[in-house]
Amino acid sequence: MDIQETGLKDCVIIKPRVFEDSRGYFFESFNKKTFEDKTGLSGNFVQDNQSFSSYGVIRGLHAQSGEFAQAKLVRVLKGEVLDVAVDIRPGSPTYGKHISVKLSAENRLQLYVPRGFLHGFSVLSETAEFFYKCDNFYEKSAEVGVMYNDADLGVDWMIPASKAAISDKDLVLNTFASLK
Ligand SMILES: Cc1cn([C@H]2C[C@H](O)[C@@H](COP(=O)(O)OP(=O)(O)O[C@H]3O[C@@H](C)C(=O)[C@@H](O)[C@H]3O)O2)c(=O)[nH]c1=O
Repeated sequence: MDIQETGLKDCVIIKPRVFEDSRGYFFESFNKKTFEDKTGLSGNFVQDNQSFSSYGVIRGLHAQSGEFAQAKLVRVLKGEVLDVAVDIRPGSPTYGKHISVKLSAENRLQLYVPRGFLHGFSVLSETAEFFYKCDNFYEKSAEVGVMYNDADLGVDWMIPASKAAISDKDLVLNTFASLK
């Protein structure tokens, strides 16, 4: 697998090595030893999540706080999304900065979203199945979030406003400024 830096420390793009033959393809979608050796990060994932969404859905921006913080290794099983990670680690030189990367079933890219980041994605294809590993369990009481369209963050979700589909929960998230 190849590792590509994003400019945000510890937030990396992973390109798996794919073996193709007459039957189709094979790749290791996660190998703890290879992951840890190549990235220098911990691969102690304890929960897998999967979601299905239609075009225009924007999920995020989400995180869990304190001892419940989660790192996520995210990828797309079907379709294409624009995946977004925002550094909200106190004292980080890139605090408030975000990266976005297109993840698809076709490019098979994965994004490692470190603990202390907000995470979200928008669906660019007709539908998308999204899969991610988490290194800490879901804890409802620790959920925190920032509005997807926060002006200070300035994320371009590549979805026209008239087509954006947001959950009721995500329409009442905080501003980025209120996190400080
Ligand atoms: C995230 C999560 C949700 N749930 C439940 C709570 C709720 O009833 C239902 C749907 O939850 P949500 O609306 O929060 O799902 P969703 O908006 O897809 O939330 C996810 O968004 C992406 C961007 C992330 O980064 C994830 O960490 C997570 O926050 O599933 C769990 O049981 N376990 C979980 O780990």
